[in-house]
Amino acid sequence: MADLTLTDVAKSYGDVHVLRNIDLKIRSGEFIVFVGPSGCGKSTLLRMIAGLERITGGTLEIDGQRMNDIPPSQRGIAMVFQSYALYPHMTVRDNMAFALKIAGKSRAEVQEATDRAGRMLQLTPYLDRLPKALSGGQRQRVAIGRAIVRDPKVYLFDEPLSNLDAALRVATRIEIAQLKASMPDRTMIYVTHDQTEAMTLADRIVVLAGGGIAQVGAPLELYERPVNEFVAGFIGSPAMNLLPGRVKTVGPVTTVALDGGLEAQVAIPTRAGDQDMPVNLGVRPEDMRETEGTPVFEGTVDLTEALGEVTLLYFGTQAEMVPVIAKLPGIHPGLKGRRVRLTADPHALHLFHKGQSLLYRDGADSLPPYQPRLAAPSGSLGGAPAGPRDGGDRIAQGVIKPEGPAR
Ligand SMILES: Nc1ncnc2c1ncn2[C@@H]1O[C@H](COP(=O)(O)OP(=O)(O)OP(=O)(O)O)[C@@H](O)[C@H]1O
Repeated sequence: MADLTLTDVAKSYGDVHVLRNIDLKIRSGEFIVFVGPSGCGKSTLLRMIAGLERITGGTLEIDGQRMNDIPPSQRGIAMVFQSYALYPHMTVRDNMAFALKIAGKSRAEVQEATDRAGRMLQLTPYLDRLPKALSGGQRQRVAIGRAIVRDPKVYLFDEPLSNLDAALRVATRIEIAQLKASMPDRTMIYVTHDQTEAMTLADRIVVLAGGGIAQVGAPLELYERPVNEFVAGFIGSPAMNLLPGRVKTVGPVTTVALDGGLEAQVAIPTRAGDQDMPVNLGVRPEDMRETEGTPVFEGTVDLTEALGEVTLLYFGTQAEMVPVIAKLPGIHPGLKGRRVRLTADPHALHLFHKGQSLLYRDGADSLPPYQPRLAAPSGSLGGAPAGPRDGGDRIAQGVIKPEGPAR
C-alpha cells in the first residue's frame, strides 16, 4: 500500500518559483507519468517526493503520514535515474546488493533478493560482470534491479530510458510495463519526454506547465478531451491543428465561421451568450481526411513526408507560421503543390476559447463523463472509427470557456 497525497505543494529557489499549488492524489498501485515542457518542474517534483529536494510549501503524505521532513531512506521509496548511477568497480550483483548490505541485511537475505531481481530482469547471466561489460539497456536494468531489491512501496523513475537507442527504448519500456504488472500494489511515478512512454505506461498522466498542473487524466482522456489548448497541443504527435474563427450559430451543434471563409459544424453544445465568440477549432492531423464535399480546411500542400503507413501533408510552412498538418493513412505520391480539401467528423473536432491561457481550467468539470473512442470493429474495412465518435454520446469533444481571468 502506498497512497500519495500532495496538498498545495510548492517549490521555490529564493525568489524563483518553480512549482506552486500542486494538488494531486495518487492511489496505491497506480502508474503515474509526469510530462510537460522542458524546465516545467517534472524532475523537481519527483525529487521532492523522493526527499532529495526540500518542499518549500504544502504537504506530502504517504499513506496518511506527513513526509516533508522524513529523510529519503525512511520514505519507502526507490528512485531510478536516467544516468544509471552504477558503481563502476562493482559487479552487477554487488551494485544491486549495496543498499541491502548498508542496511545490515544478512548474507542469505542479500543473496535471495539479488537472485530474485536478477531473474525478474533477466540479468542472471550477467550477475558477475562489471557495468562496463553491459549494454545501455542492461545497465538500466541493473539500476532498476537496485530499486527492486529494496522492495520499496513507491518507485520513482526520472527519464530512465532517455539514454537508450530507439530499439532498446521499446524493449526496456515493455519490460517496465511487465515489471509493473508483476507488482500491482506498488506505486510508480515516472518522468518522461516521450509521448509513447507516457501513453503506453501510464494509468494517469499529469501534464505540468507554467509551474502548475494543466490536466490529470487517463492517456486517452487527455488525447480526446484536453481541457485547454496547451494540453491539446502537447498530447498527440503531430500536435493538434488550431484554426481560428468565431461562433456563428449556437445550439447542441455549433457552427464555426473560420477565418478565410470556411465553416465547420462541431458536435459541441453552445449557448446564446457564446454567439460571435472568438474560438480556435481544434482538429487532430489524424482526424483529417480528403473530401469532395464541404471542407473545414483547404490549402496547397507545401511539403509531404511519406512515413510508410501514413503520409504527413504540411500547409503554410512559411516563416513564422504554424503549419497546418494532415496525417493521411497510406502513401500519397504527387500531392506536393496540389490544392487539397480536407474535412473531419464533427465529433472529432474540438473547440477552445481563443487566447486561453495555459492553466485556465474552469469549466472542465462540467464536461459529461469521459467515453473512450473505440476502434473500428475487427472485420470492417476502411478504418473509419466506429463507436462513440459516430454516435451522439460524445457531444462535448472540446471546451468552450466563458470569458474570465486566466489563472
Ligand atoms: N538549484 C536551482 N536553483 C534555481 N533554479 C533551479 C534549481 N534547480 C532547478 N531549477 C529550475 O527549476 C525549473 C524546473 O527544473 P526541472 O529540472 O524540475 O525541470 P524539468 O521539467 O524536469 O526539465 P527537463 O524536462 O528539461 O528535464 C527549471 O526552470 C530550473 O532552471
